Amino acid sequence: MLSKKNQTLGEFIIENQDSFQYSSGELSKLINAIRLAAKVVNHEVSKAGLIDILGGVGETNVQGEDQQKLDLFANEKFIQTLKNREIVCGIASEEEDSFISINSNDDNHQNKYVVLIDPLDGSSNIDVNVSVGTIFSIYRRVTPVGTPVTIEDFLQPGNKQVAAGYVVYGTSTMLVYTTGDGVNGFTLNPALGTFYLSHPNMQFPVNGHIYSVNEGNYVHFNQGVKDYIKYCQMEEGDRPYTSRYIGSLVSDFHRNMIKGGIYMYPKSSVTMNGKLRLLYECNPMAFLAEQANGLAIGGKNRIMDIQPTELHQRVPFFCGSRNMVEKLQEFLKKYH
Ligand SMILES: O=P(O)(O)OC[C@H]1O[C@](O)(COP(=O)(O)O)[C@@H](O)[C@@H]1O
Ligand SMILES: [Mg+2]
Ligand SMILES: [Mg+2]
Repeated sequence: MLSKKNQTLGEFIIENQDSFQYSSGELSKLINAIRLAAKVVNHEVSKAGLIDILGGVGETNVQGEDQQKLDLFANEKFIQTLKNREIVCGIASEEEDSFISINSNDDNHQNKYVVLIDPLDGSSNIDVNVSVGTIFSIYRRVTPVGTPVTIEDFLQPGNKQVAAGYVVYGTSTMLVYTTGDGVNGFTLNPALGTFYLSHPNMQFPVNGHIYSVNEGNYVHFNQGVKDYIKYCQMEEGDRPYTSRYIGSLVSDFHRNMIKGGIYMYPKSSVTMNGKLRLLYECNPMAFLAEQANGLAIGGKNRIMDIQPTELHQRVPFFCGSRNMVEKLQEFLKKYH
C-alpha cells in the first residue's frame, strides 16, 4: 500500500488501484461514489437542526425500528449515487425490506459488485447532536454477470468481502476503509470538499483500557459477559478500565481503534441474537478490525466465518483490541 500523509482520497485510490486483487478500476469508481454520497449526507447532518430533517417519519423499517428522516435521506442519497454511476448490480440496505437489483442501460454491462449499507448508523443520536455514521460492505457477485442479482449475491460470509468501511459524522467527518490491504482514514476538509489522508495504516492497540457496552442491559446478559464486565471494573493491575458508550457503533468502534478498547453488543434474555445486523454492521466492522490487527467475534466464532441466512439477521458482536477480545473469550468459554 502506497500512502503519503495528506494525499487526497482520489490520489490514494488511483495510486493503490493495482494493489487490489481484482483491480479493474470499478472498485475505485465505487469508493468514489461512496465518497460523493458521504459528502452530500455530511452536508445535511452538519446543519440538521436548521432544516426539517430531525425526528421520525412515523414509519418503521423491516426490523420494526422507527425510521428517522435522516435514515431515509441517507438511504436515498447512497442508493441514488451508486445507481447513477452504473457500477453496482445490487444494493441492500438496513432501510430496505429486500435487496435492490440494479438493471444497467448497457445490456453488456460487466457490473460485478453488490453493496450492503447501513445508511445512518446511530439513529438514536441524530436529534441530540451526537456523532453518527454510515457503514458499507462490498462483495463481488457470485451469480453470472449480466443476469439479475439474487439473494445469494448478498448472503456471503464476511471473509468474502472485497472492501468495507464507514463514514463518521463527528467533530470532523472521516471516511475509513479497507480493500484488504490495511485500513486508512481520510478527513474531510469541508471548505474544499476534499478528503485527505489523515490516518494512514490505522491499527488497534493490542491492549486497551476502554470497554463499550450498554450497561443498562446488564441484568439480561449471560454470566460470561457479566463476569467480563466485572473484570473490567475490578481494581487490579491496569484496571479498572474506563466505560465509554456513545450508542453509535461507528463512533464507539472508531474511538476504540484509535485508543484501544472493546465494543460489545451481546445477546441477552431480551435480544436473543443481540441487536446488530451481521451483513451491514458486524461484517464490515469485523473486516476493518482484522485489517487493523484487532479481533471480531460473535462468541465462540469469528464473525467473518458466519454463513448468513437472512438479509437483516442479527448476531452478538464483540470487537476490538486483540488481547481484550481474547480475554473476553476466556470468560465466555467458561459457560459454553
Ligand atoms: O441503544 P442501544 O440498544 O444501546 O443500541 C445502540 C446501537 O444500536 C445502533 O444504533 C444500531 O444502528 P442503527 O442506528 O443503524 O439502527 C448502533 O449504532 C449502536 O451501537
Ligand atoms: Mg447501525
Ligand atoms: Mg442505521
